[in-house]
Amino acid sequence: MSLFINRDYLRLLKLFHPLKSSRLNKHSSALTTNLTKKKMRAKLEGDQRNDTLKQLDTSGWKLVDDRDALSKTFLFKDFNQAFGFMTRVALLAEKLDHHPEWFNVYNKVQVTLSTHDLNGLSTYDSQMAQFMDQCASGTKENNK
Ligand SMILES: C[C@H](O)[C@H](O)[C@H]1CNC2=NC(N)=NC(=O)C2=N1
Repeated sequence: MSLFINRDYLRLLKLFHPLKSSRLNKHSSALTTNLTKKKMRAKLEGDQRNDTLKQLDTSGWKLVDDRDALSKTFLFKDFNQAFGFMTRVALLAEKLDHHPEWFNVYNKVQVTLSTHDLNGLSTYDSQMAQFMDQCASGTKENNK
């Protein structure tokens, strides 16, 4: 038991020792990247907002009734296609630290996009919406 604790303790020391591990550096550089990214995220306002919403409306993104958010329902051939779509989107969501609200049943994915921190729509939501359209465009049911 005590051998186990010692080994664990050593492993932890190794993991977080600044000179022996690049993990802390990686962590801090991820934080810096996040901060930089946060700066590139801007609330959609004025002409930029109108133009963006007009463009997204043509591919089926609609403002929701009760809050400042966009939604769209994607239909796929089957669950495999739907989940593949969600997986690709999830990778971008993690990269941007910007996550969709979504609901999946079999071949259907209902998406709502909004920027919670800003209580409204931001450039990240339009970026995410465009990316989702691209991801879904190769599939039979969403081939706009
Ligand atoms: C702490 C974390 O960075 C924030 O909560 C992120 C996570 N993902 C997010 N996703 C969305 N859609 N909006 C946000 O404001 C948001 N903020």
